[in-house]
Amino acid sequence: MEVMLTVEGLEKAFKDKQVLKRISFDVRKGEIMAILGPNGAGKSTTIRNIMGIMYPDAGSITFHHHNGKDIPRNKIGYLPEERGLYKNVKVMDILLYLAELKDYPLDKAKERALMYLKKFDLEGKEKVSIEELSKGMGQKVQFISSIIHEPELLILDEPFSGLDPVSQELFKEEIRNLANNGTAILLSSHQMNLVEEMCDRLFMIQRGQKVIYGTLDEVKTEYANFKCTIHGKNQINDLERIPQVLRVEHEDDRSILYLDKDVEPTSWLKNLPESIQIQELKINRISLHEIFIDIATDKNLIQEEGEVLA
Ligand SMILES: Nc1ncnc2c1ncn2[C@@H]1O[C@H](COP(=O)(O)OP(=O)(O)OP(=O)(O)O)[C@@H](O)[C@H]1O
Repeated sequence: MEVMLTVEGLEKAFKDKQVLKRISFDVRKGEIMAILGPNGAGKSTTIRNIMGIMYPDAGSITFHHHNGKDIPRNKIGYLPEERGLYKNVKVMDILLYLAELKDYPLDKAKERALMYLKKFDLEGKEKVSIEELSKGMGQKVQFISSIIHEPELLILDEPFSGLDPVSQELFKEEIRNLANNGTAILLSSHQMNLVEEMCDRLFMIQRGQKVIYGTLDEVKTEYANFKCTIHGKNQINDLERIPQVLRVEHEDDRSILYLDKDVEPTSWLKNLPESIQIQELKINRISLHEIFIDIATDKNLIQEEGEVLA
C-alpha cells in the first residue's frame, strides 16, 4: 500500500519535559491506523505536529513528498480533540467557509455538504446556527467539516467521544467508507473495542515512546497470546507453578492465568496438573483492551523492546 504520511524520529519537548522521544510510523493509502496511548502519552502532541500547529524539535514529517511547512495541508482533514465551531454561524455557511479555506470548489462543497447532512440525520438544518445544535449534532457538523474537501489524509482525534451508539455506528460506517475509497486515516481513540473492530494497524505510545507498532494480529502474536480462566477452588501458588503461566489474577473461585506467548493451547491443556480443580475452563485470546491496561499500568508482561518477560 502506498505510504501517504511518514513520521520519522519525531522529538518534542515542552520546557525541560521531553514529551515525544523519537516517534516513527507511517500511514498508508486506504488504511485505518490507530494511534493509542494512556492520557498524556503524547498522541495529541504528535497530531498537532503533523498538522503544523506546532513544530518538532527534531525528526521529520513527510506528506506527498513535502516536509514541514511545505506540507499541503489542504489535502488533510482534521477533527481536533477540542470540539466546537464558531457558535453564531449557520451550518451550511461554516461548511462552505471551511471548504473554501481548503481551496475546494464551492459548488462541489455544497453538494457534498447536503449529501452528508442527510447521511448524518441533519437534513434541513442548513440554516440553523451552530449554537442551536445539540453537542452530538455539533460533532457531526464538525466531522463533516473535516471531510468536506475530500482529504487524502484524515486525522481523527477521539472521534467517538460523546456520541450515542447510533451516531457512533454512523461515524464508524463513514470512516470505513472513506478508507475503502482510498483515504488514509489516522485515528486516536481510547475505545479499544472500536479500535479492534475498525483499525488495520496500530501504533501505541507510552511516555512519548513507541511500545507497539503493527497489525492487530502481529501485535497479538508478538506481545501477548492467550489467557485461561478457571472456575474452581485452587491455591494461587499452585496455579503460578503451572508451566508457561506468566501471571495469575485470583478472586474467590475464579482465576485468570496469563500465558506465555509461545503457548500452544492444546498441549498446554493436556499438561495441566490433575490436582487443579476445574468446574469451568475457558481459553481466550487477550484483548487489545487488556494489552493496553497491561502497558499503561506498568505491570506489563512486555518490555519496551517488545519482549515478553519469562
Ligand atoms: N502546550 C503544552 N505545554 C506544555 N506541556 C504540554 C503542552 N501540550 C501537551 N503537554 C504535555 O505533553 C504531554 C503529552 O500530552 P498530549 O496532549 O500529547 O497527550 P495525549 O496522549 O494526547 O493525552 P490524552 O489521552 O489525555 O488526550 C503531557 O504531559 C502534557 O501535559
